[in-house]
Amino acid sequence: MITTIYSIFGVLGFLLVLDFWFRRRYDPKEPPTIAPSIPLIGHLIGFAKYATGYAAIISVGRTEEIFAINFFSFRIYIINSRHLIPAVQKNKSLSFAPFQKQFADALTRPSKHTLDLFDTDHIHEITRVQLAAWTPGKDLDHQNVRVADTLMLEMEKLSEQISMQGSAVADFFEWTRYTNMIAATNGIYGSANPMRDPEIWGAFLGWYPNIMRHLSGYPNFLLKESAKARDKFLNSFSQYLQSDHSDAGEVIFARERLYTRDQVPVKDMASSQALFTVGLIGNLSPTVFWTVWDIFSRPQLLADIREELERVAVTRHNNEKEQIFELDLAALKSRCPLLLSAHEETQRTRFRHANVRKAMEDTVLDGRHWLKKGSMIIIPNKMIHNHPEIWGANAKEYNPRRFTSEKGLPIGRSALSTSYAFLAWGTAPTLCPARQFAATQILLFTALMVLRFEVDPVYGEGQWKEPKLLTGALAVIEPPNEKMDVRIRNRRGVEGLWRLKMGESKTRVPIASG
Ligand code: HEM
Repeated sequence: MITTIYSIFGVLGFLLVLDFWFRRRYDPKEPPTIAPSIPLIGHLIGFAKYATGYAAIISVGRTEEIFAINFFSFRIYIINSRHLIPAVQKNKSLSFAPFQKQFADALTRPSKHTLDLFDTDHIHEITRVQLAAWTPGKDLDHQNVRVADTLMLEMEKLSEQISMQGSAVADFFEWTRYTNMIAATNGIYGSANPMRDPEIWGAFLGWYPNIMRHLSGYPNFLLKESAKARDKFLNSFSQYLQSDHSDAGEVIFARERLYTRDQVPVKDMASSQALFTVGLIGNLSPTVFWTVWDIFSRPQLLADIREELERVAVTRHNNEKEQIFELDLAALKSRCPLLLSAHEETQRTRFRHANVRKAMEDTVLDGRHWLKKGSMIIIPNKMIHNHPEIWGANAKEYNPRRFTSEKGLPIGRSALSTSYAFLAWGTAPTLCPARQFAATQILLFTALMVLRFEVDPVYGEGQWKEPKLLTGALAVIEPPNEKMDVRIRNRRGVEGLWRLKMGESKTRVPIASG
């Protein structure tokens, strides 16, 4: 017993000495260093558990504008004042690009030639062509039509199943995640979409939960099964690229043209195209899920959104056989401010993402804070989304009308108190290029659920209880970490044929981040 106590103190003492030694190596000009609660490895444990969400946790109660933490000799600065955000955004020596390279390298092991392209203008060209392919217009419509067709089909299948059985019980998150995954990947990859194959979806799920481990240098022998699943998933995209995929979204072709010009091998090209699925699962699925959850768990809000949708976006016709309900996508995107506001409030209140940048050279931030070359800078967005000076005294509450004006119209970026108040789609210059594509899908899925179905919780003793969350996932919003069975029924009075009025539209979803 005594020996064990001596050993514990011995290890702690050793860690303390090492910790002190590493901290001595920092320049006094740098922001102050915050020591971990467990010497040397405390911050490491925090990041292992919460990923970049740890930055928000450790910032609570701190008054420094910016502070530093270190893992051995590696330095991370955490921005703890909203006033410093524009300085980080504008500073050209603080870059996101090295993380894209690191991400691609750790996850897909591309060739050296492909990796070297990350240090060239290639990476900016990719960003530019993606944005063009996802800007409202013909190319985006082409992708959105397939998303919409898939969603309509999945809803129809659900409705038919319910008609036969009276109701359907499903894990709400799993069902939402699958339905949105298959819709978005059909939209992007076209009819040859590899994700339609249940085996490939299974392989993806065998790899995806381990992504943070692959990224953080976890021992390879512990990740053998995961690596096998990843290879199967990525190989399916090599086959996809080498066979007919002529009805894919423009975003696939635009990237393919650049990869071909820059002589990227097919295997690397395929991996890069496949990685969209990670963004879809990590970002789109929890966002759309919580949007729907936040609405269904508030009966008055649910009724108000139904009223808005039926007044503005749905027309009813009768033919001899049945009622026909037509949902107008352009109206849904631009003339349903309560639906959009409720969704944005979900994003604001539940967002956990932190932006990361690397200091490409020694940098003086805002004329005051000296940052060392090679270190990482983290902006925990949660701090901004909860800030009372930006969002008022009720900043932490969910207020579904927060993003509407007094006249009940959507509020745009210019109506927010600062340009960086709402960070759900990122921070310029790295705003999500797919935001119009994803926002359209979220509004459509939510509208169809709200208009066509009743959903009641079976989990949580029949109450809409907040589930436990999965911390540390590669996701902008934490997904639930428990099974959440719900009973779904067809909504009375809306039985009939549902169809969508698409049209060609330049209509934008007026999202608050612009
Ligand atoms: C609700 C859904 C989504 C949210 C909330 C979201 C959010 C974000 C955020 C916050 C960033 C910036 C990352 C940073 O600066 O740290 C980003 C970047 C990006 N997103 Fe999304 N995203 C969503 C859906 C998607 C989808 C569906 C795709 C693709 C199919 C996608 C593709 C990308 C790409 C390629 C970037 C990198 C941009 C660049 O390199 O400049 N996103 N997204």
